[in-house]
Amino acid sequence: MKTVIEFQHVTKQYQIGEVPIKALDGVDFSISEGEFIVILGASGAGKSTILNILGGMDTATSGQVIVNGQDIAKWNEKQLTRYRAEKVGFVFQFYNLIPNLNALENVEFAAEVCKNHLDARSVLHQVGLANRMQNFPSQLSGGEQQRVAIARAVAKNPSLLLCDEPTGALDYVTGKSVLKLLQDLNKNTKKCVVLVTHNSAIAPMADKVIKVKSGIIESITIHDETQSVEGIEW
Ligand SMILES: Nc1ncnc2c1ncn2[C@@H]1O[C@H](COP(=O)(O)OP(=O)(O)OP(=O)(O)O)[C@@H](O)[C@H]1O
Repeated sequence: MKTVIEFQHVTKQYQIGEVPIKALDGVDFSISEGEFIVILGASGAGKSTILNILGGMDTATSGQVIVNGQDIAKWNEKQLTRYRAEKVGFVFQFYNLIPNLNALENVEFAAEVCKNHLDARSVLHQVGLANRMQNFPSQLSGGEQQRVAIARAVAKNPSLLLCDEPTGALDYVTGKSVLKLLQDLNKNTKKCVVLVTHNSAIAPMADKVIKVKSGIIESITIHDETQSVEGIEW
């Protein structure tokens, strides 16, 4: 399968006063078209740093970040802004919905700026919220708000969906249904999903599991067959 993303010897160093912090210390991995990737690691391992660099929200200190043949590590702020707006969908632990817009308006508002955006109503339908479009975030449960946040990311029609601990604020059953939604979206749309988590139990749902430890890659595991999240218990 075609490689769409490559991290080559990526380092990230933060400077806190006199003290340098090496968040990433030479990270190499690749992502192929349509893959579901899980990035695993303990707190502080460097997972979010990888995701932020991948999403153009942060830049590497050195190394190459090749996305569809282009090294985004060399891009200026304007190029990165366009990349973030059009090519990447983000889902975070907290939903960050706009409180005075209803579910439909939250999705439309984010999608409208993107050239090839999808119809907000059909995407909300797809995430199981056909009957809740007129509700404001305060009228929705945590799981439903996360579904709106996923719809908002998907409606941009990005080539890459980046999810940072998307179930971190949800209970077990609701979290599982959100993971199932992400797994189904990946299967049905063939878009790459990269999911950061510290929950190693969900590794079998991924095509590729990247384990990070203290800023380096500890292991990369490829699954020829993935497991449906419904069949995984933790
Ligand atoms: N903006 C920043 N300034 C300084 N240090 C940072 C910054 N962002 C991250 N770090 C440091 O880089 C290291 C990796 O952080 P990162 O957030 O990528 O870890 P993580 O694996 O996502 O952890 P968690 O699961 O707790 O979110 C940590 O030591 C962290 O303190």
